[in-house]
Amino acid sequence: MRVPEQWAGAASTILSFFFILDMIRRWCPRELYRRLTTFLLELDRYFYPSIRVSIHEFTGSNLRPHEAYPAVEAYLSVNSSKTVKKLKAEMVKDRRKLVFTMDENERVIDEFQGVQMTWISSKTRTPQGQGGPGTLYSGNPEPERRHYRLVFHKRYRELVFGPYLEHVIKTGKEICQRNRQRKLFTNGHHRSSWSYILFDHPATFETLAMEPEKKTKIIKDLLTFKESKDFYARIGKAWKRGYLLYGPPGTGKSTMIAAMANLLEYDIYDLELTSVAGNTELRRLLTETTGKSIIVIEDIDCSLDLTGQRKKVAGKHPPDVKKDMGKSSKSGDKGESSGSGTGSKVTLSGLLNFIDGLWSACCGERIIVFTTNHVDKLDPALTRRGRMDMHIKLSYCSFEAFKVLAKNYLQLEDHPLFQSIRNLMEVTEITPADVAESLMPKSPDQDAERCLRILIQALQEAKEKQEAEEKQEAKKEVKEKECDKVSLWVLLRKYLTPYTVFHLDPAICVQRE
Ligand SMILES: Nc1ncnc2c1ncn2[C@@H]1O[C@H](COP(=O)(O)OP(=O)(O)OP(=O)(O)O)[C@@H](O)[C@H]1O
Ligand SMILES: [Mg+2]
Repeated sequence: MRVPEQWAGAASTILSFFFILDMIRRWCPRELYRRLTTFLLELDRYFYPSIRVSIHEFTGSNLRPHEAYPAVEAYLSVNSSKTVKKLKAEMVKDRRKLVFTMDENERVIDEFQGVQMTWISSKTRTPQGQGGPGTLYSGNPEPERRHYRLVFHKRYRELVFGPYLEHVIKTGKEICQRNRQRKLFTNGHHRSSWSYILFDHPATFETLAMEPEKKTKIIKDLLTFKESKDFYARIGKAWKRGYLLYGPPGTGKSTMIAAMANLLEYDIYDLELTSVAGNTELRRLLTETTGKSIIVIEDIDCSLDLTGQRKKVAGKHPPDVKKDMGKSSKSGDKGESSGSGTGSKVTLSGLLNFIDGLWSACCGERIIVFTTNHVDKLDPALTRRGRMDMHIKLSYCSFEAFKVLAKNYLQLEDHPLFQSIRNLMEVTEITPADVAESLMPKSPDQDAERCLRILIQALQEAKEKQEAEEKQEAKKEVKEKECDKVSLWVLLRKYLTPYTVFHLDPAICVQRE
């Protein structure tokens, strides 16, 4: 028989097969049809005894990234680079290392306890509308979703679902951790979801100007938190910790957040509260964050009119405060009081729930940091321990802090001019930002001594300014006291006779007249 005839024969057999199948489906009694299908499935299992497990990149109705996918990808990357022909290269670890993953429709064989497992990478086209607003990757224009399929013989079911997959995920996560490129997420520019850039800030606790004891205490606290998964589980508390950083502008609050992220190797979620439409959106943004991250709200006192909302309500109807707050947070955004003309409807209660409500425990190992220049303006509910566990004051530059900056900027551990700087610093308030600016060489030929002299000049100017302000303040105080005396005199004149007043204080009478 010739080849075209062979093809024609095969096509007619297939058509007949489908025709018979359709006839059976239509005319066969239901019970018989069910038994037949079961039999066919058994037959299929007998001839093809393999089990298939798919691990998709995204999961759930809102397409959250599947936690296992990157781990599997990382695990397979080790074998792929040895055997697979079509590979994808990706830069990782602060753009210093290339990692290879298998391209679509490639397969790799993995061996575990003498058993061979086959992994296949595939893609599926997404239905229209998926990946739209509301999903974490809504900015991703790719209409396809990737997945890995694991194929193995059914007799290894227990081995695979037990130790093998555990081994894959554990090893994969370790590789991910080693190759991790940290990210800085933001919800700014009125986006309803997070977008990110790679986080590449060089600040560390070593370069942070601060008293050494204070620094050590913060570092210990952070590292203890990182290692305390079991402890938090044991005491029944969500694995998260709040830090409140407060102090004047330019004292290193933002720099410290970068140093924290670098120390712990965490991502940063920089939450712009004024871009969040309401409590519901705030909660959604929270659930879209991942573990090993720092959620930052900078200048919390300026973000929204959250200061004292509780107090105001409490003043009106004290017993209903809690009820009102619960209502506004549970009923979504309806009836929420608006922020300070920002268009955002996030309320204080929404924010409190964000920090330590039930939703806040959604993925563990998270740090929440608030920064402010005016800690006294914040509602005590926001800053109480349990929400903001550690309050860190960042203040004007001390001599110890200056020494760190001198080492960073000028590679100087000591210098004859240090003593004058120390004396000036003891009586002058200058921010680390101002010190850093003075120590920054402005031209290639500007040496360390010149920088120190610029700093001394800046300190002297700051001192003079401070003294002038203090004098002004003292004058104001004297004036206020005089005004008080005059007010007293006016009162006395109103109620007492002029004769009595004369005897009380003639000096005041003269002044007043
Ligand atoms: N403690 C510090 N250690 C090292 N550098 C510092 C420190 N404080 C400030 N600087 C320097 O000053 C610059 C401004 O600091 P930073 O942005 O961290 O201040 P901030 O406290 O966040 O100010 P703001 O309240 O205005 O946001 C930084 O880029 C850094 O170079
Ligand atoms: Mg800042």
